[in-house]
Amino acid sequence: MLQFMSQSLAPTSIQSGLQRYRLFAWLTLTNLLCLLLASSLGDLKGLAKVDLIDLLGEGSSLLIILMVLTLVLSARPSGRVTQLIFIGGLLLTASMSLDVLDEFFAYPEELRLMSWLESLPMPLGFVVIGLAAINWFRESQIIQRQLQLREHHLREHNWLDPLTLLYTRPYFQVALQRELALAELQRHPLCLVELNIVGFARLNHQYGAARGDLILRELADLLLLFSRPQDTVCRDNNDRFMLILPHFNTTAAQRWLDTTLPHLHRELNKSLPLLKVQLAAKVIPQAAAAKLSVTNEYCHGMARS
Ligand SMILES: Nc1nc2c(ncn2[C@@H]2O[C@H](COP(=O)(O)OP(=O)(O)OP(=O)(O)O)[C@@H](O)[C@H]2O)c(=O)[nH]1
Repeated sequence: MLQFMSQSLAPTSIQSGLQRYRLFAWLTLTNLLCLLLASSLGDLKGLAKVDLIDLLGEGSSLLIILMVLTLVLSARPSGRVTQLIFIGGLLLTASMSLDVLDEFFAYPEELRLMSWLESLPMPLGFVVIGLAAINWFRESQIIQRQLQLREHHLREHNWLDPLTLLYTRPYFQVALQRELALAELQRHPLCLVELNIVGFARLNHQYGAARGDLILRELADLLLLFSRPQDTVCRDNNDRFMLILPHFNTTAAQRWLDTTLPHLHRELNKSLPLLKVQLAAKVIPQAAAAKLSVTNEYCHGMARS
């Protein structure tokens, strides 16, 4: 479960950054459009005509809704529910922004457009947010069920490595069989990547087991960071890690490895200078992965290059 959580956390923080940026851009654009519309279709009222109580009520409601939207959308991963909240929020904001602006601008009596624009987006926004709430409720029920299932599995089996919090070899075996079956059913490719630390025994001996543990933990975190949410990252044995990469054929997996390996080296040696950690890695094609799963050769260490 911890791996599941950390796998979803790394991309989420990037996503929420992008989401916040996108939200700010859209909110600014919506409010600017409202201002442009109000100023081009209406006449500026004198300050004396501004109803301060109305302005206070409408202005603070707009600010509160903006704050709530920013908080909710920053905390959520991207997806259908987030998109609905986003659209509903924009509609509410447009209505409320025009409501605030009509304290400053007077529109001609015959112009119905502004009153429609003020009134219509609001109920529409509430409907969309209502839909988001229904989907959110369903989503949280599914997540709850998934978490209970995972917790049950993790309590039942020895599937988590206590040092790195990655999945262990027994889980790797189960996951590999499942992923191979899925790949066959959905006719998509799959590859494995095997990765180990060169001369780990020497590093352990030279710098001590505590430093060795630190290298393993750092590497595990980096592998989670550089893998996709659908990948399975396991610590197979000692200093050997296995990754199951669905939807990657050998070329794609090799390309991923070629770009990721320099990053892993750089990040590892940045956080653990002096140790000069070197990694060795290779791609295991689908056919060989299937053999590993069927014959269980891997469990006996025969898959080593
Ligand atoms: N610090 C630490 N060391 C471990 C742990 N588990 C295994 N080891 C050590 O990892 C080392 C693995 O040795 P080898 O399999 O020979 O690996 P290596 O030295 O990298 O050899 P090559 O893979 O051939 O480069 C052994 O010295 C183990 O004691 C662990 O959890 N923490």
